[in-house]
Amino acid sequence: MSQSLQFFTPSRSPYVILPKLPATSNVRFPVINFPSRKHSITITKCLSSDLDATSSQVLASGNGQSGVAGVLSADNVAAVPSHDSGAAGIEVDAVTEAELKENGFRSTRRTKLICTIGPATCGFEQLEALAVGGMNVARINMCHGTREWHQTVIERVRRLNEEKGFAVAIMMDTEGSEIHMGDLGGDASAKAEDGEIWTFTVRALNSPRPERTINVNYDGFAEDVKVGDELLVDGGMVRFEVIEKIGPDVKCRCTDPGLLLPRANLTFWRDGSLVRERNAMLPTISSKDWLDIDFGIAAGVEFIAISFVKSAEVIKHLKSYIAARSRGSDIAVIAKIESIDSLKNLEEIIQASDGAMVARGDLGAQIPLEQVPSAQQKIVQVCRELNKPVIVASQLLESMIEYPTPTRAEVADVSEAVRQRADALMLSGESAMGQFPEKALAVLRTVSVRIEKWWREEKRHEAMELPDVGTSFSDSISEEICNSAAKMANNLEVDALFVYTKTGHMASLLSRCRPDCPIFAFTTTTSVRRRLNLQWGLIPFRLSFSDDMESNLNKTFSLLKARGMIKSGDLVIAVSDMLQSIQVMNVP
Ligand SMILES: Nc1ncnc2c1ncn2[C@@H]1O[C@H](COP(=O)(O)OP(=O)(O)OP(=O)(O)O)[C@@H](O)[C@H]1O
Ligand SMILES: CC(=O)C(=O)O
Ligand SMILES: [K+]
Ligand SMILES: [Mg+2]
Repeated sequence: MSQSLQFFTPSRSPYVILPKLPATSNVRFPVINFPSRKHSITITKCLSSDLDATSSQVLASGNGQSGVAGVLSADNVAAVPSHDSGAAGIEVDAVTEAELKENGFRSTRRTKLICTIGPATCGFEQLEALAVGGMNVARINMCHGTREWHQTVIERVRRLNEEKGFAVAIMMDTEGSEIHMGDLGGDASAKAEDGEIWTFTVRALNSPRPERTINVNYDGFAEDVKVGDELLVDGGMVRFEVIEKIGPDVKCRCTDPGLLLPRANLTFWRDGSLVRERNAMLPTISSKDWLDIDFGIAAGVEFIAISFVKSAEVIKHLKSYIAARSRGSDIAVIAKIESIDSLKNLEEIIQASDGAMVARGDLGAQIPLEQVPSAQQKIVQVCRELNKPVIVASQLLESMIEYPTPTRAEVADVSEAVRQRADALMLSGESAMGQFPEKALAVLRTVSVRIEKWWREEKRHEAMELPDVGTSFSDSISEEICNSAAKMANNLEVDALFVYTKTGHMASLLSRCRPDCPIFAFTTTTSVRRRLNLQWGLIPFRLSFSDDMESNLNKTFSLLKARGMIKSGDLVIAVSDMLQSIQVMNVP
């Protein structure tokens, strides 16, 4: 049994476990995380070079503080069995760990899953059920609810991560300033019947809301529409024809009846095409969005998704804003592709972003529906080429808002997104306000796993030409290493790829290759680990490691073996961004 050492504070609460510390002089103490999630602090430096020294100081930082954590001496260094060190030295998603143990490496899910949190899923138990069901990222949509409500959701997800060992990341999605209806004065929906006359107005409405009257958020609305225009709610779920304008009020006749939902998107069409002149004047990030972004930065969300992106400039602006505001923390900016302008500037926008979302809901309201599938295919491909994670969103399982099983067409749509090897699939109304959020998530999970396995076994993936993305020589080396390692992994049919990466970049380069085996991504910080949770095929672990690959590997093997996640004989390929090399080995 390998020995590890446990360090006690004077109160004798176990502070840190230093695995496999050889009892010789000139010991270099591994930097390792404290086991207790409640007092998560990191040993940053150990001033001892000699274990026999009677008083060696240990410097640690955590919880916003740093300083001397304690003194190593013969009294407070104790030997503990290695399985304890396993529990302490590495952090991995509890659900993934269970999946790995149950199904083995090869059948773990590669496609990541995002759930929009809403009234149906904001409770702690409901969030936990989603995390257990495989939610990798929780999305909060700033179109709805108050900041207090969103804050509560974020806190609950964080608590879940801390207490139950999940790594659920948070994605904040901005409202954007496109034209939409008001919130219906608290009503869940309103029914518009064929031929009824409704009033759309920019006036603030008293409550209760006057019958057949809808507030519109955009002041120029009455000026911009013309009699004869067609008004589409949510891209055509309900249609009206403009019949009269009276000051701020616009009278419309319902031509396609249906349910109006709070804050539904509005577009107007003239002579068969979308009227976009005015939209072009609206800022992508409204003043309310900026306040929401400040809120997101303060709350430490991992992703900010920007609605109705029109150009790369807005993304660059936001990224420099975030960099100035949140020193050190690294919030990823996701461009939502949901407008004609974003399609026109697709490459530039994606290049400037940290990822993209195919936001098919609004996209389908701006381009003909039959063009949405090819747009999706194109966006997924560009993201892959540029090495940016891509999310396919909206109406994947729309019928499951009301019914416990999906339609065959929905299953086919989900499997097409999986076949395209998108990084992530997203639930919207299905999880936010549907009747079967967990069932919907289970459908995404089982369809993903099944389709991934099928396509992998049938070797049905057409090889994709991956252009070089590296801008420096060192980046190019990393890229070549990852491309080669992924190819070797497929040819040698290895059990797993290991990547040791501080920034996560090497992990994303491996993910981009979509190898047949899963990728164990070891990273030193919680925030990088959560961010990697969006990317295809990555199983992110948090682990302290050094520049010495030999010792990193030995440590990882013993920690993972202790947890039953790998076994002797498993074939592994390891790469790292500290030492640019590829190692192939059997787990000892
Ligand atoms: N925080 C929330 N509070 C209340 N309802 C919510 C919330 N989040 C989502 N919903 C409900 O879920 C439905 C669908 O979710 P979501 O808003 O994510 O879809 P979407 O309209 O496609 O997104 P977007 O507005 O970004 O285009 C909404 O119409 C709303 O009824
Ligand atoms: C998700 C989103 O914003 C859309 O589909 O429109
Ligand atoms: K939104
Ligand atoms: Mg949208």
